[in-house]
Amino acid sequence: MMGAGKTTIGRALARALGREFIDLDLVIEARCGVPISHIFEVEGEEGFRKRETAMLNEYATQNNLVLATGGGAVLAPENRHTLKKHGIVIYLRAREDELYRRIAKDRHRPLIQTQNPRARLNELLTLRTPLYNEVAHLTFDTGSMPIAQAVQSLVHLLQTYSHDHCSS
Ligand SMILES: Nc1ncnc2c1ncn2[C@@H]1O[C@H](COP(=O)(O)OP(=O)(O)OP(=O)(O)O)[C@@H](O)[C@H]1O
Ligand SMILES: O=C(O)C1=C[C@@H](O)[C@@H](O)[C@H](O)C1
Ligand SMILES: [Mg+2]
Repeated sequence: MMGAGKTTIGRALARALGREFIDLDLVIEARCGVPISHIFEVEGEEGFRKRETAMLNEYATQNNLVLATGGGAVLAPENRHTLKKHGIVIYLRAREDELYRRIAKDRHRPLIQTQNPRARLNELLTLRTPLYNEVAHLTFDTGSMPIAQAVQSLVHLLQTYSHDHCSS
């Protein structure tokens, strides 16, 4: 979900694993040359989602990446299938009040630029939580732990998962 730490923790996790980090939101902004909020203004959410799916398809099959998606990438069944098929998907979970505290003042998240962002966040979480659960191979509660500690735990979680599920 927005504010769960995909960009922050994802980048630090990639560094710890010695892998390249790709953040789909940043890739879309770099390719389009405008912020995501601008894409929402011009093309609506639908236009943004098409770009998101195209970028996910481009990067999901690459090896040795830590890939951070946007918070809404799970909405399309096609994307959920792609993520599950090609990756080890980590659902970074945080409580609603913690998410709100992190993102409330950020004007770069178009979906919460409403009269009542807290209610909007609640709506989005209600809709998406089952989808995050559906697509996740692993779930990790970020709580309020420092980023470095979260990364250490995730490295351990991934090692255990790979040992149990991956043949090579
Ligand atoms: N575990 C954490 N503890 C405290 N603050 C955090 C934690 N994870 C992220 N943050 C802070 O919360 C804010 C949002 O984090 P970040 O941008 O990484 O979220 P995101 O999941 O990438 O969101 P989006 O879907 O909007 O891209 C940042 O200011 C970041 O520093
Ligand atoms: O949760 C969402 O739907 C979004 C989250 C961000 O990462 C961006 O992908 C965009 O602002 C939409
Ligand atoms: Mg992000």
